[in-house]
Amino acid sequence: MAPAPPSPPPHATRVLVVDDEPGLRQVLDITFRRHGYDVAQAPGVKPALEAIRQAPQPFPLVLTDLLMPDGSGIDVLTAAKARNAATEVIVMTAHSTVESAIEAMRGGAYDFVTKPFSPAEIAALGAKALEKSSIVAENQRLRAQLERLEAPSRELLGAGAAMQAIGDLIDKIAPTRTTVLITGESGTGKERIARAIHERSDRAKGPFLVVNCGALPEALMESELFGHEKGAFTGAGARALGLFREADGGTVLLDEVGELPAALQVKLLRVLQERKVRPVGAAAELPVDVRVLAATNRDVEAEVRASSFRQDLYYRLNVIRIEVPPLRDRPGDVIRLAQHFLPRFAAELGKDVRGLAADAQRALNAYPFPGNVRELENMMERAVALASGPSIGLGDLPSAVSGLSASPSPMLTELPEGGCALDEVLGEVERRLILQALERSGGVRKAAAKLLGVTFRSLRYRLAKHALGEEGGEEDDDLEAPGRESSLPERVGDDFGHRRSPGAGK
Ligand SMILES: Nc1ncnc2c1ncn2[C@@H]1O[C@H](COP(=O)(O)OP(=O)(O)OP(=O)(O)O)[C@@H](O)[C@H]1O
Repeated sequence: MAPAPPSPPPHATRVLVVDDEPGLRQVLDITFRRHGYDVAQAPGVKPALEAIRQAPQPFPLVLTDLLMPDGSGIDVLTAAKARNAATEVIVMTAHSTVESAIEAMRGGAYDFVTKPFSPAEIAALGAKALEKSSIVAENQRLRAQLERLEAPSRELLGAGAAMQAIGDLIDKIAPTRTTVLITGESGTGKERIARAIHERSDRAKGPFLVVNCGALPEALMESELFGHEKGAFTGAGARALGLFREADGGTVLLDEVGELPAALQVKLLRVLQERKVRPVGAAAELPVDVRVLAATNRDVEAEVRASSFRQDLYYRLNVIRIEVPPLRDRPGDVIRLAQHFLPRFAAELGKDVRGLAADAQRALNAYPFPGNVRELENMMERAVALASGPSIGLGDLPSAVSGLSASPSPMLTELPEGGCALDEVLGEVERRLILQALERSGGVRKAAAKLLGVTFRSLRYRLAKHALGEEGGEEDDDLEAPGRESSLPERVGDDFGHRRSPGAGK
């Protein structure tokens, strides 16, 4: 008995079998399905290229014949590797010619098998190739995560004029020690800008520490910022350095600085003026070398006028001011940022999502993004997770957004002065309700039809009418679903069909 290949990963791994001989495809199909893999078949080079291009996620393993009537298996190999370097390809050929083996291996094939081979042999080889594929895919994912952590702010700013101007300002002020006040709505990128200032400064090798000034009660906040001596207060065990001294030689970002309690505002002012801190319970002040950046999404001027924020501290912090516009006022940035997030999430989630469909772009551009870049970032992560094709479609976006795609007519509840186009208005109502039902049913169309009180057929018709999603879906399955008979021959590839052309040299 042949040794059993290692068990496949828990999710069904898809294997693409490319051969013009139906019998051989069938045997490979049965072999791999038996070991728990999902199999797609392609009867030639052209359908294989199509399958590789169209598959929602790259195939981790492709088994391809070398010489087929419509082309060479090398093209299949090249296309599979181009789509995703983690795809492993095993080339099958009838005549083991050294040249074809070398060409396939140079093209990055995992291995080369000579027909005839046994099902056990090919299954064991396939399992090894899949193991390698999953290691390469995991490396890709980790590398993407590492890049994200290592260069969080290099790919910082949008294309629009406002962000370009901020980029130029950062370049100018980064080398100085000036205090900077960064204002803007939540999620606009204030912390990211602060990090960019730090990274472009001569303190870049020093620490960059962030404290949320509203997160702790006053007593704890003081020790958090300035440190404490052992036993300075109940619960103060060992001595603590505090944020400012931990950041010595680097940069401190005081986030939500508008929430700093009044007593600490005075102490902060002293740090900025004297460059010294006094830990809680300490007799003496200690020098610190820290650049201070502050951020807030509050209207600090109004707080100064209302006396809840000290004017002298405000002047100290506001030496340079960066006002970050909300994303809705940076129209060019929405798509650019969305496209910037795509490859990152695609790599992290191990999916091959590369673009944004035109209607999805229209909807994103029409949405006001109250949560700014953070909301867009989260939306892209969700969309990549949901996407079933190579690009994000309207249905992959939340209904609050997808309902905005090129809204051809407004939602009316009262007849306007000049009348309205009733069919268009009703059509728009239908489209939005369908999108919401799909959203609520997690994209399951049968459930969405139930929510809308229509039949599945009727929903399909309406989806097609509004060009929402593709035909097929819930019932559709593989590229080619072969029969399930399971009697396997001893050897594969020698007695299935006959050569297409005599002397084809396989
Ligand atoms: N220009 C940008 N390029 C890439 N990512 C960005 C950009 N601006 C913001 N982000 C991302 O958006 C998210 C929110 O950004 P950030 O935390 O800097 O916002 P914030 O204004 O400080 O928010 P809050 O006021 O809530 O603290 C982060 O994940 C950040 O990486």
